[in-house]
Amino acid sequence: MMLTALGLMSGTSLDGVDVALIETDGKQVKAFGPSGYRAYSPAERNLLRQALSEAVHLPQRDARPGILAEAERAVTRAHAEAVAAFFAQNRLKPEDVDIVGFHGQTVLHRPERRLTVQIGDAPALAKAIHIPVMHDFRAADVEAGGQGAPFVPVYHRALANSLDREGPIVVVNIGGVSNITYIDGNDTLIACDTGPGNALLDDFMYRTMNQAFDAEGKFAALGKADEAWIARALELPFFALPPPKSLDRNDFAALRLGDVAPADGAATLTAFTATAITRIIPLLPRRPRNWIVCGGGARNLTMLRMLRERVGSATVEAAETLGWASDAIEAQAFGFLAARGLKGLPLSYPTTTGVPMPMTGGVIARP
Ligand SMILES: Nc1ncnc2c1ncn2[C@@H]1O[C@H](COP(=O)(O)OP(=O)(O)OP(=O)(O)O)[C@@H](O)[C@H]1O
Ligand SMILES: CC(=O)N[C@H]1[C@@H]2OC[C@@H](O2)[C@@H](O)[C@@H]1O[C@H](C)C(=O)O
Repeated sequence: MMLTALGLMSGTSLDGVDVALIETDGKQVKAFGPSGYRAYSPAERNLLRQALSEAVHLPQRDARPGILAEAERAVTRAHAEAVAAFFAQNRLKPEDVDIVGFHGQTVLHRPERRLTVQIGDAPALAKAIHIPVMHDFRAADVEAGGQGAPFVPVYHRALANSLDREGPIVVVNIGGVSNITYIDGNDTLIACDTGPGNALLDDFMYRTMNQAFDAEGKFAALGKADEAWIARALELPFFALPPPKSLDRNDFAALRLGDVAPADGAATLTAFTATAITRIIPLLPRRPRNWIVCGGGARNLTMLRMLRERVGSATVEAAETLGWASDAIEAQAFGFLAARGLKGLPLSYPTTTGVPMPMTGGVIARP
């Protein structure tokens, strides 16, 4: 049975809420609907940054001490507003949507403690938008001993199935953190986080230039990367681990560049992300032939150039050039995952999160 699923994603970049509609049976995508975006205000972004700092002390996934309760209300409100605006723009009614996939905002990810925390009040959202809301996608996986991330690989596989490309294909998502999905034929699906995405660069641009990000990578293009610094950073044990593996947004936040010219710092952090992504190549079964880049980092032309320089003869394409709605992919993925969850299909596998067996998940809140 085909479902109309609305996916809602608030990623680790803390930039805003992505909204996307798809028609799917949880295996294939029958049609892509419109997508939308509701940016967080500077005040909301600050609140989320504080929530992330306070969340490091959280003992369990449903605790909301201190500022976390306020941040959760803000996340829920922002999502309700995002849906209302999306419905108004696209002349949709609640009856047009069967299920909503609501990721929430990750504030802490510690799979080794069997803990991953996404804030956002699904029952309140379901009541506000009058549609059943699926949430808590990562919880069952982490409880069973999985990494709880990444979860987009099953959706990347569905997208890649309709591509005419020789494998192995790698889909790279460069968000706050970067993750890859390795697809080789019908049987091989391997995934993991690879290291930083844009978060370190965004934080650096904010501190040094008072800008939210390096638009199109123009600033990094003016600088020179410090390869010795990158080589040292890549000695951290995470990078030598084989997949599956996952990260918290702030796992590399303690890395400091020292006293550098801002453009050189931006170049170094951009090259760090690109090099960390390609550091996964020797840990994969075969060398990828096609790299497809999505997420906000695909708009960073310096990042794309640096990736191309590091993958040898393989191709590197921005997902947008294949007709994929790059910015909407994660939101679409959580709509797709909601449809899979409703049907009891696996959301994660031993090769994508390290969970002991293929695992379904998601919890439904009804209006
Ligand atoms: N025009 C642009 N030029 C360069 N970088 C951009 C541009 N637009 C967005 N970005 C980068 O992409 C980031 C947002 O990416 P995205 O929306 O994929 O992240 P996310 O979904 O929050 O993260 P995650 O996938 O880790 O959950 C921004 O913070 C910025 O660094
Ligand atoms: C715990 C968490 O929210 N992780 C995010 C984060 O952002 C990118 C990367 O780290 C990925 O593992 C994941 O998001 C995507 C949507 C995923 O689960 O596939």
